Amino acid sequence: GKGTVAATPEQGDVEYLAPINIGGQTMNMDFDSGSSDLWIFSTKLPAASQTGHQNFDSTKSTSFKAITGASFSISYGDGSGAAGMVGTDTVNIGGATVTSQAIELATTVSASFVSDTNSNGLVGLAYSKLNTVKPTQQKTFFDNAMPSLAQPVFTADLRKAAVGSYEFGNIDSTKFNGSLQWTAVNTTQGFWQFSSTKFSVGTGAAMANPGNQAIADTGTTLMLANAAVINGYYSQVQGAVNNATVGGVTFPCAAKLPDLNVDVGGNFNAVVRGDDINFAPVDATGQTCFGGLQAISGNLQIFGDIMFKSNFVVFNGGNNSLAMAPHG
Ligand SMILES: N[C@H]1[C@H](O)[C@@H](Sc2ccccc2)[C@@H]2OC[C@H]1O2
Repeated sequence: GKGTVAATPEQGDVEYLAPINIGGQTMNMDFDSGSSDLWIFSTKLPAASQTGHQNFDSTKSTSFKAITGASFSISYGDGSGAAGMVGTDTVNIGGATVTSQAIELATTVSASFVSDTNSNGLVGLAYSKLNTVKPTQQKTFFDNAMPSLAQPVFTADLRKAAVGSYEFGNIDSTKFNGSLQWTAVNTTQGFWQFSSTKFSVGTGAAMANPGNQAIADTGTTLMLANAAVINGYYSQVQGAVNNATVGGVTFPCAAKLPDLNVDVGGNFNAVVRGDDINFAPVDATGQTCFGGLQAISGNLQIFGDIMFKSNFVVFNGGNNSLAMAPHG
Protein backbone atom coordinates (compact mmCIF):
# COMPACT_ATOMS: atom_id res chain seq x y z
CA GLY A 1 0.00 0.00 0.00
CA LYS A 2 0.87 3.66 0.12
CA GLY A 3 -0.42 6.86 1.63
CA THR A 4 -0.16 10.59 1.06
CA VAL A 5 -1.15 13.44 3.35
CA ALA A 6 -0.88 17.20 3.00
CA ALA A 7 1.78 18.86 5.15
CA THR A 8 0.46 22.28 6.13
CA PRO A 9 2.79 24.86 7.69
CA GLU A 10 1.75 26.68 10.84
CA GLN A 11 1.97 30.48 10.70
CA GLY A 12 5.61 31.30 10.08
CA ASP A 13 6.53 27.72 9.12
CA VAL A 14 7.18 26.92 12.80
CA GLU A 15 6.09 23.35 12.15
CA TYR A 16 4.24 21.31 9.56
CA LEU A 17 1.03 19.46 10.42
CA ALA A 18 -0.59 16.49 8.71
CA PRO A 19 -3.79 14.55 9.50
CA ILE A 20 -3.81 10.94 10.69
CA ASN A 21 -6.78 8.74 11.53
CA ILE A 22 -6.69 6.75 14.76
CA GLY A 23 -9.58 4.38 15.39
CA GLY A 24 -11.89 6.61 13.38
CA GLN A 25 -10.73 9.88 14.95
CA THR A 26 -8.74 12.39 12.87
CA MET A 27 -5.85 14.19 14.57
CA ASN A 28 -3.61 16.86 13.04
CA MET A 29 -0.09 15.87 13.98
CA ASP A 30 3.52 17.07 13.85
CA PHE A 31 5.51 14.49 11.85
CA ASP A 32 8.94 14.20 13.45
CA SER A 33 11.83 12.35 11.78
CA GLY A 34 13.89 13.26 14.88
CA SER A 35 12.00 11.12 17.42
CA SER A 36 10.20 7.76 17.60
CA ASP A 37 7.03 8.05 19.69
CA LEU A 38 3.52 8.46 18.28
CA TRP A 39 1.84 10.31 21.12
CA ILE A 40 -1.45 12.19 21.08
CA PHE A 41 -3.49 14.65 23.06
CA SER A 42 -6.20 12.62 24.82
CA THR A 43 -9.23 12.92 27.05
CA LYS A 44 -6.98 11.59 29.81
CA LEU A 45 -5.26 14.99 30.02
CA PRO A 46 -6.37 17.60 32.55
CA ALA A 47 -9.24 19.56 31.01
CA ALA A 48 -7.10 22.72 30.88
CA SER A 49 -4.49 20.94 28.74
CA GLN A 50 -7.17 19.63 26.38
CA THR A 51 -8.55 23.12 25.63
CA GLY A 52 -8.23 24.04 21.97
CA HIS A 53 -6.96 20.62 20.91
CA GLN A 54 -8.28 17.52 19.20
CA ASN A 55 -8.25 14.99 22.05
CA PHE A 56 -8.31 11.26 21.29
CA ASP A 57 -11.03 9.49 23.25
CA SER A 58 -10.13 5.80 23.51
CA THR A 59 -13.63 4.97 24.80
CA LYS A 60 -15.02 6.02 21.39
CA SER A 61 -12.78 3.68 19.41
CA THR A 62 -14.01 0.11 18.96
CA SER A 63 -10.51 -0.99 17.94
CA PHE A 64 -8.49 0.55 20.79
CA LYS A 65 -6.76 -1.87 23.16
CA ALA A 66 -4.86 -0.67 26.24
CA ILE A 67 -1.44 -2.21 26.88
CA THR A 68 -1.62 -3.03 30.57
CA GLY A 69 1.22 -1.56 32.58
CA ALA A 70 2.78 0.31 29.67
CA SER A 71 3.77 3.98 29.86
CA PHE A 72 5.80 6.54 27.96
CA SER A 73 7.74 9.64 28.92
CA ILE A 74 9.58 11.74 26.36
CA SER A 75 11.56 14.96 26.53
CA TYR A 76 12.75 16.82 23.45
CA GLY A 77 15.82 18.83 22.57
CA ASP A 78 13.98 22.08 23.25
CA GLY A 79 13.05 21.04 26.80
CA SER A 80 9.42 20.22 26.04
CA GLY A 81 7.93 16.84 26.87
CA ALA A 82 4.94 14.54 27.28
CA ALA A 83 4.10 11.40 29.24
CA GLY A 84 1.21 8.99 29.65
CA MET A 85 -0.23 5.56 28.92
CA VAL A 86 -0.09 3.27 25.88
CA GLY A 87 -2.48 1.25 23.76
CA THR A 88 -2.85 0.00 20.22
CA ASP A 89 -5.30 1.03 17.54
CA THR A 90 -5.66 1.19 13.77
CA VAL A 91 -3.70 4.13 12.37
CA ASN A 92 -4.32 5.27 8.82
CA ILE A 93 -2.11 7.94 7.27
CA GLY A 94 -3.45 8.94 3.87
CA GLY A 95 -4.27 5.33 3.04
CA ALA A 96 -1.22 3.62 4.55
CA THR A 97 -2.67 1.60 7.42
CA VAL A 98 -1.27 -0.22 10.46
CA THR A 99 -3.88 -2.24 12.34
CA SER A 100 -2.08 -2.53 15.66
CA GLN A 101 0.00 0.63 16.04
CA ALA A 102 1.19 1.62 19.50
CA ILE A 103 -0.42 4.97 20.31
CA GLU A 104 0.71 6.89 23.37
CA LEU A 105 -2.07 8.78 25.13
CA ALA A 106 -0.69 11.80 26.97
CA THR A 107 -1.78 12.30 30.55
CA THR A 108 0.60 15.24 30.87
CA VAL A 109 2.19 17.55 28.31
CA SER A 110 4.48 20.58 28.70
CA ALA A 111 3.20 24.13 28.28
CA SER A 112 4.59 24.66 24.77
CA PHE A 113 2.49 21.75 23.50
CA VAL A 114 -0.66 23.04 25.21
CA SER A 115 -0.24 26.50 23.67
CA ASP A 116 0.49 25.06 20.21
CA THR A 117 -3.18 24.35 19.48
CA ASN A 118 -2.57 23.37 15.84
CA SER A 119 -0.63 20.30 16.93
CA ASN A 120 -2.30 17.37 18.70
CA GLY A 121 0.75 15.19 19.06
CA LEU A 122 3.77 13.84 17.24
CA VAL A 123 4.29 11.02 14.76
CA GLY A 124 7.80 9.81 15.44
CA LEU A 125 9.58 8.68 12.27
CA ALA A 126 13.14 8.11 13.51
CA TYR A 127 14.36 4.59 14.41
CA SER A 128 12.30 2.55 16.88
CA LYS A 129 15.31 2.16 19.16
CA LEU A 130 14.53 5.70 20.39
CA ASN A 131 10.94 4.84 21.37
CA THR A 132 10.36 5.60 25.08
CA VAL A 133 7.58 3.10 25.90
CA LYS A 134 8.31 0.90 28.95
CA PRO A 135 8.52 -1.92 29.90
CA THR A 136 8.22 -3.07 26.25
CA GLN A 137 9.57 -0.66 23.63
CA GLN A 138 7.18 -0.11 20.71
CA LYS A 139 7.70 0.38 16.97
CA THR A 140 7.11 3.50 14.91
CA PHE A 141 4.30 3.73 12.38
CA PHE A 142 6.87 3.55 9.57
CA ASP A 143 8.49 0.39 10.96
CA ASN A 144 5.08 -1.27 11.31
CA ALA A 145 3.88 -0.08 7.90
CA MET A 146 7.05 -0.92 5.96
CA PRO A 147 6.32 -4.59 5.16
CA SER A 148 3.03 -3.63 3.50
CA LEU A 149 4.31 -0.52 1.70
CA ALA A 150 4.91 -0.75 -2.05
CA GLN A 151 8.41 0.62 -1.29
CA PRO A 152 10.01 0.80 2.21
CA VAL A 153 10.20 4.59 2.08
CA PHE A 154 8.57 7.78 3.23
CA THR A 155 9.16 11.20 1.70
CA ALA A 156 9.00 14.76 2.99
CA ASP A 157 7.99 17.53 0.60
CA LEU A 158 7.94 20.61 2.86
CA ARG A 159 7.50 24.06 1.31
CA LYS A 160 8.13 27.62 2.49
CA ALA A 161 4.74 29.12 3.45
CA ALA A 162 2.91 26.60 1.25
CA VAL A 163 1.26 23.21 1.58
CA GLY A 164 3.48 20.22 0.82
CA SER A 165 3.12 16.54 1.61
CA TYR A 166 4.32 13.45 3.42
CA GLU A 167 4.06 10.19 1.46
CA PHE A 168 4.52 6.58 2.54
CA GLY A 169 5.43 3.75 0.16
CA ASN A 170 6.04 5.84 -2.94
CA ILE A 171 8.54 8.30 -4.40
CA ASP A 172 6.64 10.85 -6.49
CA SER A 173 9.13 11.93 -9.15
CA THR A 174 6.98 14.94 -10.08
CA LYS A 175 7.95 16.48 -6.73
CA PHE A 176 11.66 17.00 -7.38
CA ASN A 177 14.03 18.19 -10.10
CA GLY A 178 16.92 16.16 -11.46
CA SER A 179 17.90 12.85 -9.91
CA LEU A 180 17.78 11.82 -6.29
CA GLN A 181 21.22 11.69 -4.67
CA TRP A 182 21.63 8.94 -2.06
CA THR A 183 23.72 8.36 1.03
CA ALA A 184 23.79 5.63 3.65
CA VAL A 185 22.68 6.77 7.11
CA ASN A 186 24.30 5.92 10.43
CA THR A 187 21.52 4.45 12.60
CA THR A 188 23.66 4.01 15.75
CA GLN A 189 21.99 6.86 17.64
CA GLY A 190 18.57 6.09 16.21
CA PHE A 191 18.48 9.15 13.95
CA TRP A 192 18.56 9.61 10.16
CA GLN A 193 22.20 10.62 10.62
CA PHE A 194 25.05 11.25 8.20
CA SER A 195 28.44 12.96 8.17
CA SER A 196 28.70 16.53 6.96
CA THR A 197 32.39 17.41 6.97
CA LYS A 198 32.49 20.22 4.47
CA PHE A 199 30.40 23.17 3.31
CA SER A 200 30.60 26.23 1.12
CA VAL A 201 28.79 29.56 0.97
CA GLY A 202 27.46 30.87 -2.33
CA THR A 203 30.21 30.33 -4.93
CA GLY A 204 32.93 30.36 -2.25
CA ALA A 205 35.60 27.72 -1.64
CA ALA A 206 34.75 24.54 0.24
CA MET A 207 35.49 24.77 3.95
CA ALA A 208 36.34 21.77 6.11
CA ASN A 209 34.18 20.83 9.09
CA PRO A 210 36.06 17.74 10.31
CA GLY A 211 34.24 15.14 12.41
CA ASN A 212 30.90 16.84 11.88
CA GLN A 213 27.64 14.88 11.74
CA ALA A 214 24.02 15.90 11.03
CA ILE A 215 20.51 14.50 11.34
CA ALA A 216 17.49 15.11 9.10
CA ASP A 217 14.79 16.32 11.48
CA THR A 218 11.39 17.42 10.15
CA GLY A 219 10.36 18.34 13.71
CA THR A 220 12.97 21.08 14.08
CA THR A 221 11.95 24.45 12.67
CA LEU A 222 15.36 25.80 11.77
CA MET A 223 18.75 24.48 10.61
CA LEU A 224 21.19 24.22 13.51
CA ALA A 225 24.89 24.09 12.65
CA ASN A 226 28.20 24.48 14.46
CA ALA A 227 30.29 27.64 14.80
CA ALA A 228 32.37 26.90 11.68
CA VAL A 229 29.25 26.97 9.50
CA ILE A 230 27.60 29.90 11.32
CA ASN A 231 30.71 32.08 11.07
CA GLY A 232 31.51 30.93 7.54
CA TYR A 233 28.00 31.73 6.37
CA TYR A 234 27.14 34.96 8.17
CA SER A 235 30.55 36.50 7.43
CA GLN A 236 29.16 36.72 3.90
CA VAL A 237 25.98 38.54 4.95
CA GLN A 238 26.22 42.34 5.30
CA GLY A 239 24.84 43.47 8.66
CA ALA A 240 24.55 40.02 10.18
CA VAL A 241 24.99 40.17 13.96
CA ASN A 242 24.60 37.75 16.81
CA ASN A 243 21.67 39.36 18.58
CA ALA A 244 21.53 38.04 22.15
CA THR A 245 18.26 39.87 22.78
CA VAL A 246 16.32 37.90 20.20
CA GLY A 247 18.44 34.79 20.78
CA GLY A 248 20.36 34.31 17.57
CA VAL A 249 21.79 35.77 14.37
CA THR A 250 19.79 38.55 12.71
CA PHE A 251 20.41 40.57 9.55
CA PRO A 252 18.70 43.32 7.57
CA CYS A 253 15.58 41.84 5.93
CA ALA A 254 16.80 43.36 2.65
CA ALA A 255 20.07 41.39 2.79
CA LYS A 256 20.87 39.21 -0.22
CA LEU A 257 21.44 35.81 1.35
CA PRO A 258 23.85 33.38 -0.35
CA ASP A 259 23.02 29.69 -0.71
CA LEU A 260 24.56 27.30 1.82
CA ASN A 261 26.01 24.12 0.32
CA VAL A 262 26.49 21.24 2.75
CA ASP A 263 28.08 17.87 2.20
CA VAL A 264 25.78 14.90 2.90
CA GLY A 265 27.49 11.66 3.89
CA GLY A 266 30.50 12.39 1.72
CA ASN A 267 28.27 11.41 -1.20
CA PHE A 268 26.66 14.60 -2.43
CA ASN A 269 26.19 18.30 -1.86
CA ALA A 270 22.81 19.66 -0.72
CA VAL A 271 21.88 23.26 -1.48
CA VAL A 272 19.98 25.29 1.11
CA ARG A 273 18.68 28.31 -0.79
CA GLY A 274 19.53 31.73 0.61
CA ASP A 275 15.88 32.72 0.39
CA ASP A 276 14.97 29.83 2.68
CA ILE A 277 17.54 31.05 5.24
CA ASN A 278 15.58 34.27 5.71
CA PHE A 279 13.26 32.89 8.38
CA ALA A 280 11.14 35.81 9.62
CA PRO A 281 11.17 39.46 10.71
CA VAL A 282 11.96 39.87 14.41
CA ASP A 283 9.37 42.62 14.84
CA ALA A 284 6.56 44.49 13.14
CA THR A 285 8.90 47.01 11.51
CA GLY A 286 10.11 44.28 9.16
CA GLN A 287 13.59 45.79 9.08
CA THR A 288 15.50 43.08 10.90
CA CYS A 289 15.13 39.38 10.13
CA PHE A 290 15.95 36.25 12.10
CA GLY A 291 18.15 33.68 10.42
CA GLY A 292 16.89 30.21 9.60
CA LEU A 293 20.48 29.02 10.17
CA GLN A 294 21.41 29.19 13.84
CA ALA A 295 24.14 27.84 16.10
CA ILE A 296 24.26 24.60 18.03
CA SER A 297 27.28 23.41 20.01
CA GLY A 298 28.89 20.02 19.54
CA ASN A 299 29.24 18.10 16.29
CA LEU A 300 25.69 16.84 15.73
CA GLN A 301 23.95 19.37 13.53
CA ILE A 302 20.20 19.38 13.09
CA PHE A 303 19.02 19.89 9.52
CA GLY A 304 15.43 20.95 10.20
CA ASP A 305 12.64 22.46 8.11
CA ILE A 306 14.87 25.19 6.64
CA MET A 307 16.79 22.45 4.81
CA PHE A 308 13.58 20.61 3.86
CA LYS A 309 12.18 23.78 2.22
CA SER A 310 14.99 23.57 -0.32
CA ASN A 311 15.12 19.79 -0.71
CA PHE A 312 12.70 16.94 -1.31
CA VAL A 313 13.90 14.15 1.02
CA VAL A 314 13.43 10.37 0.80
CA PHE A 315 13.88 8.22 3.91
CA ASN A 316 14.56 4.58 2.97
CA GLY A 317 14.02 2.19 5.88
CA GLY A 318 14.67 -0.81 3.63
CA ASN A 319 18.40 -0.14 3.28
CA ASN A 320 18.89 2.68 5.83
CA SER A 321 19.61 5.41 3.32
CA LEU A 322 18.41 8.90 2.59
CA ALA A 323 18.15 10.87 -0.61
CA MET A 324 17.65 14.49 -1.56
CA ALA A 325 16.87 16.50 -4.66
CA PRO A 326 15.79 20.10 -5.21
CA HIS A 327 11.99 20.54 -5.08
CA GLY A 328 10.15 20.48 -8.39
N1 LIG B 1 12.65 16.68 16.78
C1 LIG B 1 12.19 17.95 17.37
C2 LIG B 1 10.83 17.79 17.97
O1 LIG B 1 9.87 17.47 16.96
C3 LIG B 1 10.38 18.99 18.71
S1 LIG B 1 9.00 18.55 19.72
C4 LIG B 1 8.10 19.99 19.82
C5 LIG B 1 8.21 20.75 20.96
C6 LIG B 1 7.44 21.92 21.08
C7 LIG B 1 6.63 22.35 20.03
C8 LIG B 1 6.56 21.58 18.87
C9 LIG B 1 7.30 20.41 18.75
C10 LIG B 1 11.52 19.49 19.59
O2 LIG B 1 12.23 20.53 18.95
C11 LIG B 1 13.37 19.95 18.29
C12 LIG B 1 13.17 18.46 18.45
O3 LIG B 1 12.48 18.45 19.69
